[in-house]
Amino acid sequence: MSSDGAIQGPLYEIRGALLTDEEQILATARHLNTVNLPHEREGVQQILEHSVKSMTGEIQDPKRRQYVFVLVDRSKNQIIGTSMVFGQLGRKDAPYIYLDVIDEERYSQTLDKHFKHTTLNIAYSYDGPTEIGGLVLHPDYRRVPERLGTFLSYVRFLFIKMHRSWFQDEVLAELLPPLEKDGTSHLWDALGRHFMEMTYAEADKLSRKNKEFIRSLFPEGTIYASLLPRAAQDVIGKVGAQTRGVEKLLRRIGFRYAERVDPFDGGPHFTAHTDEITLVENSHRVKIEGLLTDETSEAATSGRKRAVVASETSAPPYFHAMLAPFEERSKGVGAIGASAAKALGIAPGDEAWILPLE
Ligand SMILES: CC(C)(COP(=O)(O)OP(=O)(O)OC[C@H]1O[C@@H](n2cnc3c(N)ncnc32)[C@H](O)[C@@H]1OP(=O)(O)O)[C@@H](O)C(=O)NCCC(=O)NCCSC(=O)CCC(=O)O
Repeated sequence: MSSDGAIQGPLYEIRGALLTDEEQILATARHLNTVNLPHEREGVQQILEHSVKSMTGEIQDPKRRQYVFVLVDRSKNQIIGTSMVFGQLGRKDAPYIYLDVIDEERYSQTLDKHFKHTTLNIAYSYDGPTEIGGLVLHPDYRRVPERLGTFLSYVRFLFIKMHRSWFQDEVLAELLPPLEKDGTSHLWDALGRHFMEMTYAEADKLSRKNKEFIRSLFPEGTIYASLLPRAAQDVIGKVGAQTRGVEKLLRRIGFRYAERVDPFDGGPHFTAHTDEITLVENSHRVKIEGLLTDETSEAATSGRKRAVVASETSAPPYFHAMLAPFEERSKGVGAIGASAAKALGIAPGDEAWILPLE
């Protein structure tokens, strides 16, 4: 802060989450409440402990690490969003579980009848992909000109590139399907509920800690979706209204629907090969040879791009990123906005990680 109380540098910052963020992250989780980011104090505490131990390297196996990033409105010192990366989803002690969605065609020559059925088969992976998840922005900050949802989502691909060897060759995102206002899942009511005798919320909560009951109780073999009520069929592989922006962002950078869905609610799984994700390809180290003024006049900004600029520290919060003007002057050499550079502790002559944005 300056002496008049105004903040120095960009208004928004993404940093590694800290244990002291518990209260604010709990308030943010109210707007998501998923397996990855539950609206529940104990769950948030565990997630934060895990993230800090991952950032410090106290958890030695990169596959077991999970990182939480928080977006901060620096003028209020308030957390307004989160996003996460999980080193690996699906290990021997906790498989990645999904339903394979396969179209099956049947035809009878005798009757000249042709049917296309959707079939579901439960599947388990014990050596699964890296997962991105827990993406949520406070409703007051959605669809603002700074495109904060994009910033929060995309910063993870810069982080993955910075530490490429820690991550798998495939990245997975589990998207949320349409749910009723009270949280009811039509697929759960038509399918899972009959085999587990619990509510969707109870099953979801239990699956955070323990996946054994799914393997033991969920039906094996082919399930014909045609046998389910229409409302249940209609949510299989569909993206819910509030998650459409995520789908758009992911498709744009190379993710595709993997014909796999969540066994409880039918939410679609999107995947991409890590090195083919455009943002992973485009993130790179740049030697900073100059600083740009933060003027916004057209003359000052022509030829400039916006970029996510990141720096890391051995002290908390370990990782910082900001949006800043960026000019690449020659390969691997460029200039970034002066105020962001100052706030990130980057000086001319230093190297910084950059993800140029369109
Ligand atoms: C997903 C976000 C964070 C996106 O935030 P914003 O909309 O502010 O982001 P943005 O940068 O302004 O916009 C990104 C692009 O998405 C478009 N867009 C945004 N909302 C949309 C909607 N409802 N329907 C259609 N398009 C939409 C914008 O126009 C923009 O497109 P252009 O670029 O073309 O202009 C937010 O909507 C949110 O918090 N949603 C509720 C929580 C949620 O469903 N989270 C995902 C859970 S699933 C999960 O976490 C796994 C996936 C993951 O981690 O990435």
